[in-house]
Amino acid sequence: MDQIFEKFRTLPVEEQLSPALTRRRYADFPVLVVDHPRAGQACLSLQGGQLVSWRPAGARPDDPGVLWSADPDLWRRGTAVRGGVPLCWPWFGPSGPAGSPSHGFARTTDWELTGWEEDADRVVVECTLRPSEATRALWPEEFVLVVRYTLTDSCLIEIEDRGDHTATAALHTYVRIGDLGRAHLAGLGPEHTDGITRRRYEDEDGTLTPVDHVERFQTAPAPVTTVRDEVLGRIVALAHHDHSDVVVWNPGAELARGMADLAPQEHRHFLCAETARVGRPLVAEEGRPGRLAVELRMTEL
Ligand SMILES: O=P(O)(O)OC[C@H]1O[C@H](O)[C@H](O)[C@@H](O)[C@@H]1O
Repeated sequence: MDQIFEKFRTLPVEEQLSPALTRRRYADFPVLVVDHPRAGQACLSLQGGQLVSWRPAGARPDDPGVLWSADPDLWRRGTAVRGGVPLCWPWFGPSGPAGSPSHGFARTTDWELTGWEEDADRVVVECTLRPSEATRALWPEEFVLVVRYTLTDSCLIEIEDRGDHTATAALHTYVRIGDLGRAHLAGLGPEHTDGITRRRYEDEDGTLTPVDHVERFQTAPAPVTTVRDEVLGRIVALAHHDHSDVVVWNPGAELARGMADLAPQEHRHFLCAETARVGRPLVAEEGRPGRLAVELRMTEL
């Protein structure tokens, strides 16, 4: 049972877009709800154009869904939604202009629903972000940023960045885990820069079992990162495309206490494995968009 889907499925339907796809509203957040026999159950927030929950159709009845998300009662309009797969763009972290939001403005801006389709096996949802006065005040570029979600037995998330600019970006996946310390990452590759100490490490085996605050920039990751979860009895695989780095993050107990959108001990239930373009920024040119994608897949142990 996915907590977000269970909350959103009972909201009044504002628009039935296709048999499996509806538009609804949670407080002041416009949201989309997917409920499809083969593609599973998913929820999206149009603020941020982001997936906030996904549970494949074949999941065990007690499976809580692949993604962790903060309780929607703690979401605040205009503040990034912590959970699911936030789309960090056009900069990663605090590298934007002074006073600008962390991880860019894509997370805090409303996206337009620009396409959807479904058949017996899949649901596709496409959202688009275009410049506005607010984005131009932060970043002068003209751009079209498109995100496409393809839900089948896997969940493919692709962004296409059109225009003439460079940008750093991340698909900041919050993988739900049973308990911090009992979820094991693999496929991280042989080297990383520690985001806390800035130290470089090399010749590693690409595995990690975070137990507290972790922030790592894996700079030569394998194509697939796996999260093996002993408590939930499953492996979540993230197949990255067009990435240069994978960022691993959990705030740990102390930082988590200062976060308004984290209930006590909630940090123990996610690990972020972020498909990123930090070391090698996205380049968008006329006729050649920048691309970044991740495909999520869950298998039982
Ligand atoms: O709190 P947020 O702005 O969503 O950022 C959450 C985290 O994202 C990434 O993992 C960064 O590497 C961290 O430095 C940051 O704390």
